Amino acid sequence: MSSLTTISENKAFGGVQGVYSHASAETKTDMTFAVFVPGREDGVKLPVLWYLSGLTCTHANVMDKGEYRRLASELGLIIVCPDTSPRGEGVPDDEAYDMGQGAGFYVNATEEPWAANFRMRSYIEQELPALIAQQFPADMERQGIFGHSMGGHGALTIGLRNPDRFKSVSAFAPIVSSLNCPWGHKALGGYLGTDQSTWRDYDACALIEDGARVANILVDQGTADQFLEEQLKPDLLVAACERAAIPLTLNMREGYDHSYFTISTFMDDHLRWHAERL
Ligand SMILES: N[C@@H](CCC(=O)N[C@@H](CS)C(=O)NCC(=O)O)C(=O)O
Repeated sequence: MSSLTTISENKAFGGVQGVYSHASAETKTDMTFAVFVPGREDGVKLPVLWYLSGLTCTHANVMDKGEYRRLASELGLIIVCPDTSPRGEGVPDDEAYDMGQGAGFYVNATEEPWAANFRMRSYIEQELPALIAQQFPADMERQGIFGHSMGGHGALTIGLRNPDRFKSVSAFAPIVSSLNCPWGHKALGGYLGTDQSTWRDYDACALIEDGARVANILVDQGTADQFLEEQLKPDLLVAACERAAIPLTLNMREGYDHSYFTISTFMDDHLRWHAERL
């Protein structure tokens, strides 16, 4: 187990917003992540809510703009915000914003040049949870997961693949089917190769079609989101959930776009959704 370097810790709403880094065995890079721990009595362990971010993001976007701390503090939720990919010199990248650094898509890549470092699935599912359990007052029996856009895709697919671990799943403007959008085709084609059967583990709708189940799902989606029609396609998730009898609450939010202005507006609803289930 790697040790933790503290980059910063600031008191906020009676808790501590921290930023930490560690040497990841999965990505073979240093990885940075943010953790908010609400104020609590000594010895008390709190439920953990994972927030996965979207394309171009680091741990910092939601920490700076997500406005989660006041209510997370009130509800007693630890919020963990990982980075979206390995980074740094020697880590492969792509000139475009939707592949490579900042665009890990929460997969374990099998193709070159990505396979050595781009192991975000194992990083989020195994390595970072073990570190969080060891280093923070986290009750790992009570975990939920949510995220935005590519991170919404991460939250849905990781939640669907691990229903015993994540008791609650929600998303803001998620990519719901990587098999059915240009972002997905580019990223999964690059990371996993052209055999699309290997993509199904990384497609929320395909996972549901193949039998994955969660108790219920909450999605908030802005109607003025510039990626709605071409990339996000929430109707595909509606259809998949209907066929599988998974209760889906899809809130179409009139006039809201893809930005953190939208996420921060509906953050409280999501925190409450998770707190009720954890
Ligand atoms: N850079 C891209 C957009 C990327 C984008 O919208 N990223 C979203 C996630 S998919 C985000 O959260 N960006 C960072 C931010 O708003 O702080 C573009 O110009 O089209």
